[in-house]
Amino acid sequence: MSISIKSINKTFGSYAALENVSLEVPDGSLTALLGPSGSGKTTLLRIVAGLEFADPGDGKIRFHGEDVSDVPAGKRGVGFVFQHYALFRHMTIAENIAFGLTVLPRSKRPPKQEIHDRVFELLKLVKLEGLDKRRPHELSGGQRQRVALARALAIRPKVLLLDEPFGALDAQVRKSLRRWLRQFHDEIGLTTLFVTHDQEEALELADQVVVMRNARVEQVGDPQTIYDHPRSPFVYEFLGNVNKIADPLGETSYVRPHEIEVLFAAEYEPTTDRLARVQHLFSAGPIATLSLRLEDGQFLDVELSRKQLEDLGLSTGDEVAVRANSLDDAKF
Ligand SMILES: Nc1ncnc2c1ncn2[C@@H]1O[C@H](COP(=O)(O)OP(=O)(O)OP(=O)(O)O)[C@@H](O)[C@H]1O
Repeated sequence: MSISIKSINKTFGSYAALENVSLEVPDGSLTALLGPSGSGKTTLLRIVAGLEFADPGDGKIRFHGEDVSDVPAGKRGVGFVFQHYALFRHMTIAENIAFGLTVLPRSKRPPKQEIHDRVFELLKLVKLEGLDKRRPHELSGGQRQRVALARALAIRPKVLLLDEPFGALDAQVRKSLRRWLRQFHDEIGLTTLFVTHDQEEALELADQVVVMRNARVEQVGDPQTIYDHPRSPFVYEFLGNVNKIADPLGETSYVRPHEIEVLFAAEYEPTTDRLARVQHLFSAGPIATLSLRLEDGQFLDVELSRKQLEDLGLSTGDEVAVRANSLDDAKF
């Protein structure tokens, strides 16, 4: 089910949380809403969910072409998982997953056996078989979020909305759940909108990344495009891992550490290169990281393969020439 968001505005008092936001979420995609705190991601997700309504006007939310702008949350057929979407502590895992079905009005509620079968099917899907009788406190944080996901899926939602679902977990668990979620999404193919402020998470997980800033959409694209061709300095800096370098005329360029070529000082070409000195080098993994100091005192991070580093035979204090090989033709 595709989601179409058209010209949405949302103000809280005099504060504009969303300004003329439009976005297409393709059917079956995993789309990440990425942006700093306060940029409007959660507000947008809540409006898609029907938990919040856009300001009156031309704004529309459509699911598969159908206008759902005025449809309340319970009737939109959406599943949610939030960062702190606490499970019911007094219920077993199975009861938690079944919850959304057991509270349906009698006329819509499936028979007991069907609910039971659905719960066990979901436990299998989120790889938590055998834990049905446990209570939430007997599970790890990562397992609890998978239960929350199973609970969201119990009602067979048409779209899945995730608001920083791994935000409260530690880095290692986060990373493994992220991979798991990607695989899971590929298996079930449910249109998913995912809020995160973690650029790595968005780039690794999503088919489509939507960068938000100050209540607006700043850029939309697949992860590779967003990373290789950031549309603005904001996107460049927000994605991180970039050198911001001022040239002698005061113009700023952005160059990523792996886009810099390091040459022997003897190969220095005044038209394209700058001279620098090795301040620090770190080469514990397959990629060596060098911190270089340009002649004007600016620092530059550079990434090289271990092989390149060995070929250059560099040590701290050596002088080198550096050349930008950025995709956007950034010059120093
Ligand atoms: N119910 C509300 N009343 C007043 N202001 C609100 C309300 N909800 C959100 N806001 C404001 O709207 C702005 C956008 O909030 P939102 O939660 O959408 O941002 P976010 O990008 O999800 O941030 P975070 O990553 O911190 O969750 C914020 O400045 C927030 O303070």
